[in-house]
Amino acid sequence: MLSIAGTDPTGGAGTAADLKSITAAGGFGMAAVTAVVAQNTHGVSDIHVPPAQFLAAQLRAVSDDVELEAVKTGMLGTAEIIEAVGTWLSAHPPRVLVVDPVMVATSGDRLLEPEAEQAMIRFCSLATVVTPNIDELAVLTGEPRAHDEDEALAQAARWSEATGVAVVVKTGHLDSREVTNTWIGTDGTRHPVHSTRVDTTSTHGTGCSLAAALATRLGAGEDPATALAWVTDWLHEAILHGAELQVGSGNGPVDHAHRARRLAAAGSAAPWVAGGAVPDRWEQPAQLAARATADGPTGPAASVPPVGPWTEALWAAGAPLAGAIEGSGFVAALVDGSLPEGQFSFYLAQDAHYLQRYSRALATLAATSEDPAAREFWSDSSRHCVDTELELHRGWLATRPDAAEVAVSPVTSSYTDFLLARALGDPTAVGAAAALPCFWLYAQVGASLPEVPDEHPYAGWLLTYRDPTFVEGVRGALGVVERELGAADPAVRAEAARAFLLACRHELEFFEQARRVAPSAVAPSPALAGATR
Ligand SMILES: Nc1ncnc2c1ncn2[C@@H]1O[C@H](COP(=O)(O)OP(=O)(O)OP(=O)(O)O)[C@@H](O)[C@H]1O
Ligand SMILES: Cc1ncc(CO)c(N)n1
Repeated sequence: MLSIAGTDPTGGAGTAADLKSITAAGGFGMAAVTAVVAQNTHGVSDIHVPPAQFLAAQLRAVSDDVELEAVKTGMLGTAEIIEAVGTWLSAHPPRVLVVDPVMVATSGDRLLEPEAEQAMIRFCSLATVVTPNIDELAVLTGEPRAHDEDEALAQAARWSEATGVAVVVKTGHLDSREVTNTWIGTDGTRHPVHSTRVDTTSTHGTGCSLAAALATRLGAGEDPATALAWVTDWLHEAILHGAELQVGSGNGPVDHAHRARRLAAAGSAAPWVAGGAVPDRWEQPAQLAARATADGPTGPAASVPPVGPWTEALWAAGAPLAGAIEGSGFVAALVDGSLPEGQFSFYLAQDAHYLQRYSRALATLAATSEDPAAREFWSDSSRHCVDTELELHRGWLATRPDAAEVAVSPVTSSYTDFLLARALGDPTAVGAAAALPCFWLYAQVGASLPEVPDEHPYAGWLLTYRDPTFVEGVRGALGVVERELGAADPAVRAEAARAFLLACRHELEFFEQARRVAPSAVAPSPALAGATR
C-alpha cells in the first residue's frame, strides 16, 4: 500500500501519519514524498518541493519492483506534481485509489498552490473514492460551503454521479455532537457511519489518517461500508487518546497505535491474580487487603458499602479492578452515552447469554447452601435474573434481531463456566464469593452518574442497576458472603478470595469484549442501518 504525500517531521500528518495508519489497518506501508514540509502542531513554516522528475523517479522505483494493492494520495502541492502523479497512475492504474484532496491544513495553512486547484479537481476523476472535508468538497464541486450534513451529502451525490467517483463525506468540520462519515456510491447509495465528536484539539492529521486507513482496508478487499466502519471506529479511538501522547503544544496528533496497544494488552497471558496476592490460609481480614494494596493502586470507595470485615477486605483487594472497570473504554463510553450502539447490542446479547448461565449458578448455590436464609436469597436471585433483569435485554434485542442472534463468545463462556464450576464443585463460600462481583460491580457502575438524564441512550441500563431493588439484592449477597467467609476454614476462605478477584477480572473482560470485535460483527448489516436511520 503506497502513500504519495508530503512530510511532517513531528509525525502527525502526511507520510508519517499514512504509514502509521496503514500499519494500524493491517497493511504494509510505503511512501513516496511529494513535498518536504517544515511543520509542527502549530502549523507550516516552510515547504520544499523537489523537482517533479524526482517524484517520478520515486514512483518508478516502486512500480518497477512492487505490485500494489492500493494507493492513497495526500498533499500534492503544485500542478507539476499533480501531473507527474497522474501520468504515473495512468501507466500503473491501481485497483484502489483514494484521493484525499488536500488543499488547506487544519491549521489554516495552504498545502496546494491556488493555481493548482483546477488540476486537483481534474485529478480527482482518477480516484475510486475521494475524501474531501466540507471546505474541499465546496472547491471540488464549485459550490458554496455546505451548511449542514444534508447539503454536503447532496453536493457529494451530484458530483459523484457526474464524475463516476465515490465520495466519503466527513462532517468533522461541522458543528454537531455527532460526526458522521458517509460513503456515497456513484449510483447514489449511502453508507453512513456514525461516531461521536471528541472534545479535543488533537485532530492534526485526521484527514490523512482516515484516507490512508481506508485505502488499506479497501485494498485488502473489504466492501466500502465495512471498510469505512472499521476506519471510523479505529480513528475515533486514536482521536480520543491523542492528547495523552503529549506531542507538541498546538493541535496534537492522534494516537494511531492506541488500538494495537490495547489489543496487545488484552492478549496478554499474564496471570490475573498474582501468586502471593492471596495467602494460602486467610486467617485475618487485614492479611488480604494488606497484600493487595502493597504494590498497586487502591481504587474507588464502594457505592454499596461492605457489611463486615471480610467483605471490607474483599473490596479493598478488588477495588483496583473496580477502578479499571470504571476507567475502561467500554464503561466510560456507556456511562457518558458515547458508546456506539452496535457495541452496546453486542454486550447486551452476551449479557443475555450470561444471565441464563448465571441464574443456573445461583440456583446451584440455592441447592447446596445449608443456611436457609442463603438458600432463599440465592433462589430469589436466580429467578430475578431471568424474569426482571432479562426484561431489559429482551426489550432492546427484540428490535435488533441481528444482535439477538449473536452466539455465546469465548469471554462470556469462560466467565460463566468459571462461575458454574465454583458453584458446582467448590464449597459454598467459594461459589458465593465468585457470584458477588456480578452484583457489587454492577451496582458500582449503575451509581456512576449522580442522575440519569432522560435522553441518555442507555438510561434503561443505568436505571436497572441503580434501582433500589437491585441494590437490596447487592446487600443480600454481601450478607451471605460475609457469613459464609466468617464460618469458612481459612484455606477455603483464601480460595473464596481468589475466586472473588478472578470474578472481578472476568467482569472487566466481559465489559471490554465488545471493543475487541470488528464493528461489522457488532453493527447491524449496512442494509438494515440504511433502513433504520
Ligand atoms: N473532534 C472529532 N471527534 C471525532 N472524530 C473526529 C473529530 N475530528 C475529526 N474526526 C474524524 O476524523 C475524520 C477526518 O476529519 P476532518 O473532517 O477534520 O478531516 P480533514 O479536515 O481532512 O483533516 P486534516 O486536518 O488532516 O486536513 C472525520 O471524518 C472524523 O471521522
Ligand atoms: C504533509 C501534510 N499533508 C497533509 C496535511 C493535512 O493535515 C498536513 N498538515 N501535512
